[in-house]
Amino acid sequence: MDFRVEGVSHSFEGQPVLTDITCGFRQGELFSLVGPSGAGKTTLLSLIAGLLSPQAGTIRYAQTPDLNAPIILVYQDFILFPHLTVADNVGFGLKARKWSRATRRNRVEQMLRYFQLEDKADAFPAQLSGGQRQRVAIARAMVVSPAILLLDEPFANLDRSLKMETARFIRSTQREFGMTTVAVTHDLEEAFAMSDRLGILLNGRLRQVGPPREVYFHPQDLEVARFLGPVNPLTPATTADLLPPGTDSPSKASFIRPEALEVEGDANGPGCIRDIHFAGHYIMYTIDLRGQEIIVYSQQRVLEIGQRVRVRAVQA
Ligand SMILES: Nc1ncnc2c1ncn2[C@@H]1O[C@H](COP(=O)(O)OP(=O)(O)OP(=O)(O)O)[C@@H](O)[C@H]1O
Repeated sequence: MDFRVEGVSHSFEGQPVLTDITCGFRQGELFSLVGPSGAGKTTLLSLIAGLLSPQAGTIRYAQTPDLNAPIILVYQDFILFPHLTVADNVGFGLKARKWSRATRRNRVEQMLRYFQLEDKADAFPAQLSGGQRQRVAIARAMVVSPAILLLDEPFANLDRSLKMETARFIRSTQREFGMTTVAVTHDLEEAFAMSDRLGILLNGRLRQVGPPREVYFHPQDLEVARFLGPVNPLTPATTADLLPPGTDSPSKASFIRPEALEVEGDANGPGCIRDIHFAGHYIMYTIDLRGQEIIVYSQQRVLEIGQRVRVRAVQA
């Protein structure tokens, strides 16, 4: 269901943790809340879940959450019942809702199939891998068709490849089930890859909300830009070099991303390559452009340290 956080503020022991948060959350979207450690992400999730009451402001749900339209919060630790099998862990919420044994079994089987856990139905949590345990925890949350699903650090404790797999999995199940989902994550790459929208929380304030590409390429200020990835600040002098004549700065924040620039050798160019760093799928060039350091991510392999170059913004 959709819901709206309006003017919400919260403090712990007199210390403000969230200040005047206002944001609408849409039915069926996957919204990732990102921000540095201590920014207040978990606190906002706890407020949405109803575990905390806001000290100021309100949270308005399209309908009152109840047993049939619950808000489910899955913590990063994914605590499963160790003495219950996978099937019983997944079916736990249905038993609590007094579903009959037969309908429960059908629904659990369906979930296990969907989560590719059929062959683990009789296993106990200790016999599963970290990724499988995580899938059980998410299946256990989704089986009751939550109106709002809240995920706190769904990728914590997973290695890189499992993170990608889990992100794709969360995305496809969330779409399939049409569930409004809010995920808190430290992992920006995953958040960009799987979200409909991102909310950037810095120091307890929701600084920007928007689709991944929009917030990445058009952050509202340099602080948001820096949190989301490396940036080159634009000065009047470098703007003239980098952008076609007559163009305004590409963002309100007067900066440009390293991958939004391209570099080419030019004996009369205004730049000089100072450093080259091979980063696998791209090469990072550090360029002195009229005294200002500019970073460019490029696929070009032929440039050398000391070479004169020209740097330009890539047409988006
Ligand atoms: N129950 C509490 N009592 C006192 N202070 C708290 C409590 N819960 C959170 N805090 C403080 O509120 C601030 C925000 O915490 P929160 O857990 O919401 O941040 P976060 O963005 O989720 O951080 P992380 O990414 O590290 O989990 C922190 O300074 C934290 O120490």
